[in-house]
Amino acid sequence: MRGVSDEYLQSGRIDGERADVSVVNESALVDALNAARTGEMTDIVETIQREQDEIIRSTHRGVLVVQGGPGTGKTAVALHRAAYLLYTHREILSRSGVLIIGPNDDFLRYIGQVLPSLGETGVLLSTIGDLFPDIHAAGRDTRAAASIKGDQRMLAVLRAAVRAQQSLPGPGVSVTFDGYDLAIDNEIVKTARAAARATRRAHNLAQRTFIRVALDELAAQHARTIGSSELDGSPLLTSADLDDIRHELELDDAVVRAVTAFWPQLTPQGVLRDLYADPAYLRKSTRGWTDADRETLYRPSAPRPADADLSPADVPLLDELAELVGYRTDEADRAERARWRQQLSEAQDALDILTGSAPQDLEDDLDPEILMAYDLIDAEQLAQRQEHSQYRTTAERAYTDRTWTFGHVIVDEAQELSSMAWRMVMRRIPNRWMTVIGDTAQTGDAAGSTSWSDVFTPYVANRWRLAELTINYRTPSEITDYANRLLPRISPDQKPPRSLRSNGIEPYAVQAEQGDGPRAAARLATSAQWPGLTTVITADASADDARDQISPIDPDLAVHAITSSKGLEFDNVIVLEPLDLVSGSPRGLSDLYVALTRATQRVIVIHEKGLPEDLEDLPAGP
Ligand SMILES: Nc1ncnc2c1ncn2[C@@H]1O[C@H](COP(=O)(O)OP(=O)(O)OP(=O)(O)O)[C@@H](O)[C@H]1O
Repeated sequence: MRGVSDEYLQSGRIDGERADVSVVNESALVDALNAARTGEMTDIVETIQREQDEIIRSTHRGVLVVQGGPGTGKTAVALHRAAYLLYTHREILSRSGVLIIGPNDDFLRYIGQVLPSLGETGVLLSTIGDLFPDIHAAGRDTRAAASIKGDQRMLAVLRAAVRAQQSLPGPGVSVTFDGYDLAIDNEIVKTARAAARATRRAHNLAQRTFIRVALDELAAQHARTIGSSELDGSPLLTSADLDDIRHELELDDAVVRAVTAFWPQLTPQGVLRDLYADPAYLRKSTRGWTDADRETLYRPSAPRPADADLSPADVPLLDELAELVGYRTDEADRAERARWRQQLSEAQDALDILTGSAPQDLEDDLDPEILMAYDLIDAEQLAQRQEHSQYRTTAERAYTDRTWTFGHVIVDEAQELSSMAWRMVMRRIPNRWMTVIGDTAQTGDAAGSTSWSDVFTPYVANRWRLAELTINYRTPSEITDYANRLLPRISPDQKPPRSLRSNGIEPYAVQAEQGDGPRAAARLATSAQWPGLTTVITADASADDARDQISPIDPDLAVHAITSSKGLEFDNVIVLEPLDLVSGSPRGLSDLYVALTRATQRVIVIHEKGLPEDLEDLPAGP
């Protein structure tokens, strides 16, 4: 039984004529739309509308883009489509899994119950910031930094950053071997580097070639030094002698270390951290950039824990670097497995030597006191191996595997993804069977997209299809009438979504005293006691301050920064200082549009400054 007040049922009515639609299962829909919100999304199985159902059951096998204004049910449709696909393609999708990407943790919590309520668990929900195993990107970027990090030009920067690690020795670099100095000079490193680059493999995977060739060169150099006749310089060593030298070089840790300094093993995290923290490295990797842009990326090394300072915009860069360096790729995994087998067999050899005199018939009746091969292997590695075998569901396996490819990917609030984020997502879905949900009028991220064609043409040419949702189920027409005024300036080609219902509750504005806005919001919410959930929405930069001022008056009144209110909804929304929302970002008008359309019942605007042009005629409240 839903907690619906009588007042709502009487005042909330379907404005079918205005919305120009025929509504399926009207009375149940009225109930659902007027119900006070709980902070968790509910399923819409009983009241799915025709335009929504067509999308949920679409048989399109490429990229299906669902564009629709606020409150048109995009998220609801996305979740029901996930459940529908998992049901109809159970065979494939239960093995490969479905990935749903949402804009932030609050949003994932909000939708988290819908799929289990539909009986589905084989879905991995993630934000972009969580899509790289073992990283939880909790840091924040300025808008300028996020915008640069999301831009495709970072690709060239990351490539240059990895290449810069394949360095040349300065003069006089040498290592002692067998009592002689071996010179590690430019020639040797250049030869080895050319061979490694010619493999066209990722950096870490090409390191073997680099070391092999460098050691060949060093062996030849050493042979020249010790093995030529003092009389005429002719070689005195046989090729077997040369092989021996080569073998000994390989076993000499100091020599191998000295060589690998010029082609070190890299981690994506290490490269990114050094790139941001080392001005010379940053400069070298960003040829042609302005100093101001470099300055925006610059960040001194952060304290541990290692990922505390990483932001969501860093994660696609880590993923790109992982490809470039060969980190947690299939190939790297294979190499890792080969190393493991090698270690195991070396351990076994050592064991055989140790237990050479022991009886051989122990296999069936193992004595726990007897040393096993596993005992000789580093405990940490052993733990890692065991971790691999403990995976349970497809979603859990997918979560810990960067190279996992899904059967279907759904991206919600897709307008917020940057170019670099799309590259990361596309890596997870080589078959390109995707449902992409968004509204280009709501784009808030400066690196986000305002054109679906720009996003998808590079990946699938024209093999993407657009479906549209046109009815706003969330926001009553009293509010939408104001919100839609912003559209011509945000997205002139877009048809304004039509509200399905009106509720007779007119939005109004309250002028607050200078410095008193947040407290005025708290006092209003406390005295009004509106039914349902109430939240205050502010510009990102003002959220902490608003929270500090509001909580002593009303500790239960929620405050959302605009960025974290994406995709959510509340019965009553207080928009605090709309001019700050508008001026707070280059996409400020979109932010204001999002704020106004979070409400299911009422909107109140509280302002110390003036009102934005489109809201100037809001009636003044008490
Ligand atoms: N057919 C339906 N029956 C009942 N409720 C519905 C229906 N369609 C949408 N809704 C409700 O309308 C509200 C808005 O839906 P949803 O959050 O999916 O919209 P959206 O398009 O994702 O919005 P936004 O872009 O603003 O985030 C939700 O409360 C949802 O449950």
